[in-house]
Amino acid sequence: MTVLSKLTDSTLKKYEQLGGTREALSKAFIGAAIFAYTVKLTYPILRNQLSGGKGCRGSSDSDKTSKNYNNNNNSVVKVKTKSRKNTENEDELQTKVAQAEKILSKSKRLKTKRQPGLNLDFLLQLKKLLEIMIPRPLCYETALLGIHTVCLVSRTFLSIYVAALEGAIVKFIVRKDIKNFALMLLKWFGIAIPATFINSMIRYLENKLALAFRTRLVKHSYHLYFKNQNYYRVSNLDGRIENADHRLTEDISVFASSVAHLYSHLTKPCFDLMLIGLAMMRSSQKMRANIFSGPLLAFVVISTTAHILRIVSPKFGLLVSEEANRYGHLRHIHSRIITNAEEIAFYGGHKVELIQLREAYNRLVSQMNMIFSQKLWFVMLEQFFMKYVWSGTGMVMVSLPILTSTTRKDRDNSTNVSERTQYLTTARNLLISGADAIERLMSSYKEIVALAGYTYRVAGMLEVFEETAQGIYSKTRISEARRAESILEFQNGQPLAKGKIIYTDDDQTSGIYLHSVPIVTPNCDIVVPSLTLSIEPGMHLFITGPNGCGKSSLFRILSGLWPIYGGELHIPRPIEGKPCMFYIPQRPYMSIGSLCDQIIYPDTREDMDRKNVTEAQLREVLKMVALEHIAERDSFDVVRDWKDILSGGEKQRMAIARLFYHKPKYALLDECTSAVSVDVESSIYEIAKNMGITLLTITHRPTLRKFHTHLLEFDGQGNWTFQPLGNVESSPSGKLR
Ligand SMILES: Nc1ncnc2c1ncn2[C@@H]1O[C@H](COP(=O)(O)OP(=O)(O)OP(=O)(O)O)[C@@H](O)[C@H]1O
Repeated sequence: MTVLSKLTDSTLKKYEQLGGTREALSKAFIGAAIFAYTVKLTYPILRNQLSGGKGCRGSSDSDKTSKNYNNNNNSVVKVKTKSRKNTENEDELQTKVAQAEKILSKSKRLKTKRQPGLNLDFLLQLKKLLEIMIPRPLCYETALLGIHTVCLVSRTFLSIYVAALEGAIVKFIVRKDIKNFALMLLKWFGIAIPATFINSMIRYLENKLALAFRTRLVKHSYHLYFKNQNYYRVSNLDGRIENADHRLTEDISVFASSVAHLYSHLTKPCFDLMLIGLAMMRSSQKMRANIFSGPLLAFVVISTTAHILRIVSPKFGLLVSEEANRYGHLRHIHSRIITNAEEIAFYGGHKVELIQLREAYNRLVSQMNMIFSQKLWFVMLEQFFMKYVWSGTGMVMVSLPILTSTTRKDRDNSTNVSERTQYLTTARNLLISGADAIERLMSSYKEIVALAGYTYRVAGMLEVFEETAQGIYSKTRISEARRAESILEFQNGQPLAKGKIIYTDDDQTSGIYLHSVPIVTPNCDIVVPSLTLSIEPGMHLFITGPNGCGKSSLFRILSGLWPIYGGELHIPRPIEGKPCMFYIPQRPYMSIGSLCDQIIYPDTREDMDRKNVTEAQLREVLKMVALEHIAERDSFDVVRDWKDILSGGEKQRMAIARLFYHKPKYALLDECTSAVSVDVESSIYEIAKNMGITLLTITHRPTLRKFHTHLLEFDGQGNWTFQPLGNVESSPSGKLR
């Protein structure tokens, strides 16, 4: 400070000698300050406006954002492509993939207009996630955090001690004191062992902490994902979450690592700065110099550079979030190819799939390139400040106490020199550690903004899970005109599920009753305006009608997958969490596991043992569906990929075997025997009826009529008829509505 004031005085004197006045100089200085402040205020606004037309920054509309990204991507692709025509084709393709990405990912953030970034939303979301990751003040995670903190503080003390040791070593070298030099060197080597152990421990604890956080989050999200059939609702009834699998795996993992890393990345530099500052003040005091001038200078320089960096920093949160989106889409396309490999191979559709895959990858690459190029300039500026501006300031700070201190007259010259050398070495080492700490703190800003991106995705996912579990969806965007015509009631643009589901407990009234229930798709298309039915046990219902008339949708409503927008549905209460209705689709699902697991699905081996079902009984079940040869061919316990091993008809028969194992009250059969031969089909229906299972069958095969007592026929125009099958001929137009 003293140096600065001396410098200012001498400059002013020179200026006055040249004919200028102090008054004119102060006015010029004030004018420059006002100009700089105006630039500071207007620059961010101008930058936002400019970026509104060019890039993604500052855009609140997700559609607009992705369009902007397309523009950016296009420019990258244009450089690469050879001819104009190729560029146009690729542009077209990119637009298509971007649209597909949007449709497939369903990522039109219908409800939330927030963008990830350093704001209040981020803090609230982070708080919520931290409460999940650290549920109690005393838990495994807090213990890990405690040990981690102790290690971080110890590391700082060790750094200060090492800096002091190095100062002493140099002092004894200057004094040519070999004995003390050897002693100090020995101490220096001795301290290396705990120092390296603590360094390694810090990394170990950081990884353990990340894993512990991840485990808590995964457990919590899995619980929510499987609550109230959320895995179905999220992808079918709601449109906010794209690729839940990616968020549940990759995003949670990156988020947890990022939080654990940031903890040490933020706390250690803070400890370092605090303790190093104190140590430096003490050594300045020893030199009898002003202890405040150095820290004050450092504070002014660092806060100014930090402010500039904050202003010019790109929106890393938004960029990272979009990158994760595109990565998720790429994985989604890969998993689609794996799931539908056989169909694609039969069609020879590899060319189309390859193009889509390449485009998805290109979009990811262009996003990453954009992040790299934005980082390039930012890191350059950051390095300039940190490596050069700060080092220069450091040199001034270190030299200030020496230049401004008073020499002790009671000591000889060589003692004074060695003292100053010791101070300089210690202060230099402390400064290097301090600068490193500040650099880490500053670079943490980027990480915090990136963390905001992951927090946005993870917290957003949990929020959607919580809402969909309660039946709050955000998908449908239907026009005002259609809304006005609709029989549904809307609130905030979303339809109100006003219908009631009433579970009956009494065994006497274990029928299924629908009273004025509309069949409405998740897109709010009304397939059947009102349906009234009464299905008693033993009343086997034959359901028929043209394609898309709402037959399967009726099953979705009975199973509680789709919300009920009106009327009442009475169904028997699920027993031990399992519904009284057993649904079998046309393409049955084969789980991961053995032959035994396929038959008893969704029961586990424990459930099977509890029910006292033996292997012999399972063989009996297989015999009923003419699948005994599978049990002969393979052991009951060998795990295989049954999806590929079994033929279409065998898979359907396996699904019927499940029905015979579970013996539910009602079976919802959705064209589930379309690939089964007629004789086996008839025997299956006979056995099911003999077991006392009430059948609700969707089929286009008239041969199955004889196994049913009632007919529900949809006409595809929203009308339906429901009557006993014996009366079909006599009263064909009887409508019960
Ligand atoms: N998840 C969904 N989201 C939006 N609309 C859907 C969804 N599932 C079905 N639909 C629509 O609901 C209508 C009824 O479909 P549903 O599956 O009930 O037909 P279906 O009568 O079983 O036909 P099919 O005999 O061809 O199986 C169709 O127009 C279909 O497009």
